[in-house]
Amino acid sequence: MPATIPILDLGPLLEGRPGALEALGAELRRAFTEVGFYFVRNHGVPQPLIDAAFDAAARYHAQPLEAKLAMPFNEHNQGYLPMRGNTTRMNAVDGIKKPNMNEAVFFKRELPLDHPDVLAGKRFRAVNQWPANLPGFRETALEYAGAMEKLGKTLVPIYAAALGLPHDWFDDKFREPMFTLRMTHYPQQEPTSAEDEWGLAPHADTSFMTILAQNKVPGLSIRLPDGTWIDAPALEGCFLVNGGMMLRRWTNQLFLATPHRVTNRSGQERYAIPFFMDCSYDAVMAPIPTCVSKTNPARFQPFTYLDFMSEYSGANYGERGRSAAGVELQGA
Ligand SMILES: O=C(O)CCC(=O)C(=O)O
Ligand SMILES: [Fe+2]
Repeated sequence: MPATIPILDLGPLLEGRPGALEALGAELRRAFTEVGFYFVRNHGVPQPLIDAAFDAAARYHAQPLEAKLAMPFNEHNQGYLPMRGNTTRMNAVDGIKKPNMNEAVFFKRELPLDHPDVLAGKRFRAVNQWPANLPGFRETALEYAGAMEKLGKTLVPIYAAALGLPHDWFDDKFREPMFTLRMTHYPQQEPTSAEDEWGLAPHADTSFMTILAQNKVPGLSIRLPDGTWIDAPALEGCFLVNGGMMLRRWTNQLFLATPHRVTNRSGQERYAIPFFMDCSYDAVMAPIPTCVSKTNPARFQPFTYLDFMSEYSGANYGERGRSAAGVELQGA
């Protein structure tokens, strides 16, 4: 159903054609008020780098379990979350009871050990954990994250255009975006497994923007505002982009944070690499002026990434003691 999810062609923008940003802005506004997802094509990210990232994800998850558990998921949302290690609770779309059938590893921006935020122990500003015996893995992951960050920064002015803001309106808020690179492995689920056993249960992301590399193995579906679920098709050469709860809140609920879910009954192993991007650590998200009116007054107090993520993962974190394994972390 490729017609349902709009496709934005970045070619004219990357070539610097006049009017490209306004045209894309109008398309993005429609995408985020009607669907909550869009594809980007002609995005400029080389296919060999995307292939290398998928290869790295498969190599990571093929390691012995002990090697993966040696870099345990921590309070900064970095590290390895084992299979069935989490249940979608905080942003569950329906009552979700079964743990997710995936394993995932999470990385954030690479910070040096002597970075002031690391030394100060700021939450979500810690050093990454890397696998000890996977030559080239770290380099590939960082190169891919760098390409995603560049693409994300290219997309941000389109959001400004879509919202009727000056094109540089977001620039100072995205000077050093927060991001999380997630490499997920969805094992094959038995065709006979329970219908409510999900690879990843229905959820909305937390992020401002999620850029998902196109998967060769299908399994993702999204819930349109009218309640119908449609498959997100694999479009060659495209990324699939969606918005999460922070985008929705910042836009005073103008833009959608569309629920989506994954199931893998394809008979093959499935890997996915979402890149969740947010504004800088210290940027304040106050209701965007063009999204507030007499009929739609501001619906929330200004907040930061830390405020949102602490509120989001804090409750379950406390419940489960030192383990964060009970928290589902889309957009972490
Ligand atoms: O696996 C996918 O295609 C999507 C993954 C996803 O929604 C997430 O990690 O938040
Ligand atoms: Fe998601």
